[in-house]
Amino acid sequence: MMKTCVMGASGYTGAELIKILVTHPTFDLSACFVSHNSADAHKGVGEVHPQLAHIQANDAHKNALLMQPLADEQVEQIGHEHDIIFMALPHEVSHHWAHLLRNTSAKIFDLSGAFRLSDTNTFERFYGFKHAYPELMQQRVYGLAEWHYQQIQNAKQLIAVPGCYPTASLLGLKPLMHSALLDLEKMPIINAVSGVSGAGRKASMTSSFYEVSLQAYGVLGHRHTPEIEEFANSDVIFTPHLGAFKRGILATITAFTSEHVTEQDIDQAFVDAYANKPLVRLCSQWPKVDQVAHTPFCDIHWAFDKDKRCVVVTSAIDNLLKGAASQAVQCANIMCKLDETTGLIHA
Ligand SMILES: NC(=O)C1=CN([C@@H]2O[C@H](COP(=O)(O)OP(=O)(O)OC[C@H]3O[C@@H](n4cnc5c(N)ncnc54)[C@H](OP(=O)(O)O)[C@@H]3O)[C@@H](O)[C@H]2O)C=CC1
Ligand SMILES: CC(=O)N[C@@H](CCC(=O)OP(=O)(O)O)C(=O)O
Repeated sequence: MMKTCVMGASGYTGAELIKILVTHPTFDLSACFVSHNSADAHKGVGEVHPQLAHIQANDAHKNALLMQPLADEQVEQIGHEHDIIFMALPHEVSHHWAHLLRNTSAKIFDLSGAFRLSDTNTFERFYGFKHAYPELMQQRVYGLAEWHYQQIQNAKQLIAVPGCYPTASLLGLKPLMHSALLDLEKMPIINAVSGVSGAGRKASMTSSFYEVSLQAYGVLGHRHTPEIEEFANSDVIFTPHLGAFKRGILATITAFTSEHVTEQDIDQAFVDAYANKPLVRLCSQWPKVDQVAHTPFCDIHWAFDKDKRCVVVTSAIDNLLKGAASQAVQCANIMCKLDETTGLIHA
């Protein structure tokens, strides 16, 4: 068993991590942490996340399911005491705590955006604070599990788990890029709709029940644009939307193919990319968010108009799972040489 903890355990992705880890056969959840002045400090997991109230700590880990406050000074020690750390924290906190953990042997899975973008100038422009740890950025591996399997296996310590929109967008776009089927004179266009849990647990006016409808936001300036562009190797036009539902992302990608590309080429690109990837399902019809909500899967379907040389792909994920917590555990499974679906699929 590998001693495992969750930092940011009172948040939405923290709850999903806890739910996965309590039944994981190899990762032994031994502690849940919140900020040192958290309103949830010292509460039990069932009090903070009532849907997890049935989960009981075993005798060996009496405090495993209590929200323990954690301050900067204790972080390195926690790193020495754990094999695996999931950080479900705000970007600034992950940025600092990953640095505090750098001399420990813990494997770190960061769900925030702190280590996703290689270019620290781009990072600063989109995240609004300076990146102080370029050396950590250099050794981190971007955890798009289906595409970076080898790099994740060989990672030194830190995995930057992709954002939710980039996961849905890249899984839909990369097969076409990888098979060199696109005419990149015309930028791929990605329109994506997310449920409100994408904004996290902290209440805000924009995610309030009465306010949410269906609306574009972050137009031509969302921080996931440079992330998608870096890992797709292409400029894109990305427009996120907030929808009036709890969980899930549906990304619709419109792209243009090179001359002479056939429907068979496109089908083959998706089959080649995902034939041995159990958490991506190629569907025979357009996926709905509800079919992936509460699951670790990405469901994909596409159509091609040969005359217009236009391909439309839709990709659906649960933002809290494949877009965050389950992809983090998938990366941890890969890095620990386990089957990548360990603890994620229950018949
Ligand atoms: N929601 C989503 O769909 C996705 C989120 N992400 C990323 O994952 C991370 C977590 O997201 P999410 O779970 O939604 O966020 P939440 O807002 O729901 O939870 C944030 C967690 O971080 C803790 N926290 C806040 N401030 C501090 C601090 N100063 N020190 C230590 N802990 C702190 C909070 O604990 P407390 O306030 O109790 O101290 C809480 O447990 C974020 O970086 C987010 O961008 C990535 C992909 C998808
Ligand atoms: C609906 C909503 O608000 N979604 C979030 C993205 C959540 C996500 O993927 O998070 P990070 O990249 O921050 O890790 C947003 O647009 O900021």
